Amino acid sequence: MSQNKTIMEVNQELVKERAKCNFNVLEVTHILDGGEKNTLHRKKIESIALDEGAYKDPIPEEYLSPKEKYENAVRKSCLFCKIVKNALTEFTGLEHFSNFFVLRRTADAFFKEISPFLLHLGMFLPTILGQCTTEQQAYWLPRVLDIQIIGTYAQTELGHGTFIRGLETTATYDPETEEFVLHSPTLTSYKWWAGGLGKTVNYCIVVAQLYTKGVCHGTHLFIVQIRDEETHMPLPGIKVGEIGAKMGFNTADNGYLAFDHYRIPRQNMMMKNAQVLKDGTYVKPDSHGKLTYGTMVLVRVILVNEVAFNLAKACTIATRYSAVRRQSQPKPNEPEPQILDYTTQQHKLFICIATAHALQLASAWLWKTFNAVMSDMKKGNTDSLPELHALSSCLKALSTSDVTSLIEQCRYSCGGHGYMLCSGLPNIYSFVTATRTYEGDYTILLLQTARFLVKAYEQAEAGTPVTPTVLYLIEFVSGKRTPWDGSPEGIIKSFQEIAAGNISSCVKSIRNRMSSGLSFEDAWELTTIQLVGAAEAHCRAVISDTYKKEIARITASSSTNVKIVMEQLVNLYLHYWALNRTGDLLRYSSISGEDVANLQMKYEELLTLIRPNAVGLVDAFDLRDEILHSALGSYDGQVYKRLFAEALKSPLNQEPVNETFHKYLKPTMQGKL
Ligand SMILES: CCCCCCCC/C=C\CCCCCCCCCCCCCC(=O)SCCNC(=O)CCNC(=O)[C@H](O)C(C)(C)COP(=O)(O)OP(=O)(O)OC[C@H]1O[C@@H](n2cnc3c(N)ncnc32)[C@H](O)[C@@H]1OP(=O)(O)O
Ligand SMILES: Cc1cc2nc3c(=O)[nH]c(=O)nc-3n(C[C@H](O)[C@H](O)[C@H](O)COP(=O)(O)OP(=O)(O)OC[C@H]3O[C@@H](n4cnc5c(N)ncnc54)[C@H](O)[C@@H]3O)c2cc1C
Repeated sequence: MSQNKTIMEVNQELVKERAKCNFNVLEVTHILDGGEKNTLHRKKIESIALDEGAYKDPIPEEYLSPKEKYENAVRKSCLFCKIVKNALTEFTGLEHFSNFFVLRRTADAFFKEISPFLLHLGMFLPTILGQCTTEQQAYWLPRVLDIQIIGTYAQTELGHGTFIRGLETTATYDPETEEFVLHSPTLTSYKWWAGGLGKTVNYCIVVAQLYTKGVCHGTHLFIVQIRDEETHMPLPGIKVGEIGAKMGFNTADNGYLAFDHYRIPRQNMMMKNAQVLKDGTYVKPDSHGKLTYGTMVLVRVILVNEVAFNLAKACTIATRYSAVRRQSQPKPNEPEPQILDYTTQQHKLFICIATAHALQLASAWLWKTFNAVMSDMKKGNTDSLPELHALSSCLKALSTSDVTSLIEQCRYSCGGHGYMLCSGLPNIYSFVTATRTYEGDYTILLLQTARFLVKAYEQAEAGTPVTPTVLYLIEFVSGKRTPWDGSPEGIIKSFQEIAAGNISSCVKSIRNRMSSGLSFEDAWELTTIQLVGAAEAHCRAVISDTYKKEIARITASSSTNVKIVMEQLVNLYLHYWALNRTGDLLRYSSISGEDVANLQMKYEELLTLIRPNAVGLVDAFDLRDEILHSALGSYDGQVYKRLFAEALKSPLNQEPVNETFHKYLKPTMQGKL
């Protein structure tokens, strides 16, 4: 493996673990990267960006003041852009966006928290690609890709994030001057949260209610210059600043923005879908009404990959540490075991490895689906958009939620040392927990998927065709049930039955409530706990099915031992979730109490089978130490030496006696304070 320039010799515990591993680690790396070519490309970019050590901080980021942290992050963002500039110019279409994943991964070596340029690449650029006409792209893209301007995406307001139709910022067209007048009528209409808005960006995409000829046409997107390109001063009519300290993202200068009758040219409305003509005539999009929400769909797709990557980091750290750490003495006169040998520790960690694989493959599949839908839409066909919206919504919701819990589980599995910032785990956690909220809150997105599922159920009942991911509903409404057999295929089938059963219960509840006199909205509202459960069950079935099928497809030509370990992980994922949902299985499938006991036995066997390959499996994520930022997770496993080296960096250790001794402690102890 092209691991890191280790300055320390590799810990013998990890040497032994690596010798035990019975599969070809590089083969698994290729699977996770989507092929050998991608691995080579990734490694090349990582080398360009990291080999010279430019990412290194003179003082550890965590000991800087908030202002210094931000300034250091801007410095490094500019440096990063300079180093990877060639790679950046490749983003000339959404189809090239998978390269983003490589850059994003490399950028982690530079930032323990986040780059203030994140939204430039993560939302400003894709919105220009997805929402601008060809002429608009020709004007904006070169400036964006060359970092001549830096932008962000300002949608959320102080008063509204989820409910986009409730946004209050207005963009009123003035045909006299052919300009839009942007205005923030209330405090709650202030734009709030956009990354990089506080101090970094000079442009942003603003989502505002469009008024022309006295009529409101709903939210539309506008490119707005907010700071002077030369002096960086906010332009007249713009009020902009940073929103303050947060749980994480502290190097991202999330900001607020308000407009006082601020004018922008007509051409700055993003006009790929809807247009305002010079005389103020509004031209409606002739296809789907929600096309302006396109960037959110793209970013939801990206986020599935994003959290899979972060989980890979967390479980690399926790698994390597667990191989090095020894604790307790279950058998008298025997050495303390590696904590990785405890079954409960394997239970905490191996599901993280399996989930990272499942989500990585599900995200690659979703990415393909996204591109297929985009290609249909280019031809004017938006038929598959509702399914894409439903899929990207539930996959974003479930993956961010699962990964948030599993990263915390990785921290628990590292005991006290996991609580140290230098373990890397707190930063990973505070970054990932935000993904559950931004780009559509967990509950909200699952309720979007539930809308789609309820409609699909009604279509299945009526005998009209349904889309591919909900085909299982047809069998369910026909009354056909598959007896429980405990095979991987059987478990997936039962997950589909759980999903169908849950959707059916929701439909019944809504109908019952409506027949007792409630409106559809009230009946829906009272059923939302069940609806969220149904969407979650559907998504679990989709992930499980995709994971199993993709592994079978990809490993068809793999070596035997790679195939075996990959299948073990798929089975572990399926057994873990089946055991987690025994209530649903008992309710909706033909499983018996004895079958549940067998599932448990099989699950425990899988843990034992995977155990010798655990370190090999996390090595296969091929995460350079520079990207991990972890004293517990480095390739050499020199956990204690690294923890001590980190402790010595604390500013409090730079002097034998702190001045507080003379100011407070001594007078207190001597009763003189
Ligand atoms: C330059 C180099 C620097 C390099 C530095 C790199 C550093 C890299 C380091 C790390 C990288 C990390 C990578 C991270 C990934 C990318 C980065 C992104 C960072 C993002 C930060 C966060 C940004 C934001 O949060 S932006 C704000 C997002 N806001 C939301 O998501 C709001 C959620 N709300 C909604 O989506 C909607 O309002 C709603 C869906 C809840 C409801 O909308 P509505 O009221 O208008 O609709 P209805 O409920 O009435 O539904 C009507 C109808 O429409 C359908 N619908 C709804 N939405 C969509 C859609 N999007 N597409 C299609 N259809 C949709 C809905 O289903 C209904 O259909 P029916 O048929 O049922 O009527
Ligand atoms: C780190 C971070 C970065 C961000 N970056 C950006 C950015 O760059 N640009 C940008 O525009 N925005 C950004 N956001 C904002 C983000 O998109 C919103 O916070 C998010 O969409 C949730 O909206 P909200 O904050 O209004 O929550 P709310 O909608 O107020 O949600 C609060 C609670 O109410 C519940 N709730 C709300 N409506 C309903 C309903 N109809 N049914 C049931 N429950 C409901 C939610 O489930 C949630 O539990 C960022 C947020 C964070 C945390």
